[in-house]
Amino acid sequence: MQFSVYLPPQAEHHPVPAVYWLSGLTCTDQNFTTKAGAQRVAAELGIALIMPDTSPRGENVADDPEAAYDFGLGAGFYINATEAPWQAHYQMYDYILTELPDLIEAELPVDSQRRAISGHSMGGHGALMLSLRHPQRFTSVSAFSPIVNPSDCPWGHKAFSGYLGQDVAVWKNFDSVELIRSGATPPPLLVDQGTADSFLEEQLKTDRLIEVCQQRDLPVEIRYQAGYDHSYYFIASFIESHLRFHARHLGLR
Ligand SMILES: N[C@@H](CCC(=O)N[C@@H](CS)C(=O)NCC(=O)O)C(=O)O
Repeated sequence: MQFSVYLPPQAEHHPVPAVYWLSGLTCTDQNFTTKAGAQRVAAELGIALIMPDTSPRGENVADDPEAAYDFGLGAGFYINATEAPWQAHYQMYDYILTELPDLIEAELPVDSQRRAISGHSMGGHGALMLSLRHPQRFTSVSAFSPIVNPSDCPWGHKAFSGYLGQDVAVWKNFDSVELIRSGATPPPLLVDQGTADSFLEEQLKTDRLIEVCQQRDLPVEIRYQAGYDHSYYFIASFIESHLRFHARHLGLR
């Protein structure tokens, strides 16, 4: 597995906290690294940025027979597959939650007690879902344009049925809206969603997250940003505000 790390100057003197960034469909570790422009603020705040890939890669790793962009390579959905042939390598949940942090924290000056998580689209789903299932592991969570209800949208339906099988009750364990509905409580949470995002209505369904958080009276911040689309231009426009949000909860500012 390939991943990218940005270490701020402060890491030369002491271990620094980290924000894990989970990317969306078709991405590698490079999209956020090269397009988001997050390093300037991470340097100011003293935050390490950890950018994993979006699926396993390499020889003998299964891909969609038609190489579809929304399943298989580049589309691991941050879950552990249970169905053949995917389960042999598609174990992204364990990779993000423990395997990668264990490696990072053993090899680099990164604080094992202070982690935050963020992501975009499929990666927004990953960040929200992992933080809801393991709120003690993340001081805060944020997302851009997340897939909030994957068990009830075409991208999620395809991925979950392929990786997890047909039992919808199993899917709900990895679905942020369903997790909140069942009583899971996230760490401090910030979401930005563009109103001109072409995937909003069919795939992302942000209103469902707002509704379920309101029903639970959860103190979350979910912002619609007028006129913004699904692209990295949107992420570049608001990443500073997300990093400052995480910095507050990481005890930096
Ligand atoms: N290729 C797909 C969309 C894929 C897509 O928008 N991917 C987003 C994440 S869901 C992304 O970050 N793409 C890479 C980039 O913009 O750098 C399509 O044409 O419908």
